[in-house]
Amino acid sequence: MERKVKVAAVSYLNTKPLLYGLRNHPVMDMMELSVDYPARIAQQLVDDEVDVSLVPVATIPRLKEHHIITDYCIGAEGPVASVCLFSDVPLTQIKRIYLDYQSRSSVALFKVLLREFWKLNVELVETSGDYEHLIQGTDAGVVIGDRALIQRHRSRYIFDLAEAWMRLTSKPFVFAAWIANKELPAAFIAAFNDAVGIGIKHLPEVVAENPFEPYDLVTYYTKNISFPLTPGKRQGLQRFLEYLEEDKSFIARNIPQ
Ligand SMILES: C=C(O[C@@H]1C=C(C(=O)O)C=C[C@H]1O)C(=O)O
Repeated sequence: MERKVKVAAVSYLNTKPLLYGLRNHPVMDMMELSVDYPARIAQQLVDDEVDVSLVPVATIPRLKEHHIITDYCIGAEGPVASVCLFSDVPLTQIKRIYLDYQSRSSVALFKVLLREFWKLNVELVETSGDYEHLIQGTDAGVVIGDRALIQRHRSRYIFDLAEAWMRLTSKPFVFAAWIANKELPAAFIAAFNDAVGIGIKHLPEVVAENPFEPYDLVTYYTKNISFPLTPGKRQGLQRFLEYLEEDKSFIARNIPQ
């Protein structure tokens, strides 16, 4: 490839360890990096505005071609802490649920869990801007990322989606993975894989660089988010894609084209 590889990453704290090693790494000479929230970078990859994204895995069915190019992901093997249903009332008293406009994977996961695990009949409401203030009384909300870590201090009931997924399937969950929408040079892939792995071995430095009061980032990076894309996580991902496949109308209904 003559031109630089365009790479888009998630702008949340959960991605900082994956970006840490890119700085001062030779791979930076081969690429351009941009960051945004997950739903935006998903659209950029579908529209071919970028070549690689840390893309929500729920976007895979919308890509003509996809290649998972690294050994790292945003995953969880237990409670993830930052992808939750937040509520003032117990599950059975919830009437309406606001869905996070920044998310693709977690909203799709939530719909799977509503159907297969919680079996609730509630009104779902799409959002397009700030909505956390609407989470009160019998109105609940799915919130992801840094905003979820803040919302943990505001809501009485917290239902962790990764934990629920593990109860349903006994498999880990993958929220996002580094995915290319075309073949990329092997030299770039090798260098990029090396660079994104560096931060996982330097978590204390990553935490020191990102002061954050609402939640302990050491816990977040070591006990909640799980970065290695293991065979177990690939199985969990496969299982999730099968659930999405079962609900064929999922894409048409839930993802604006
Ligand atoms: C665990 C998280 O994973 C994220 C959830 C995503 C989604 O719901 O589409 C996409 C990317 C990840 O950053 C989180 O943001 O809290």
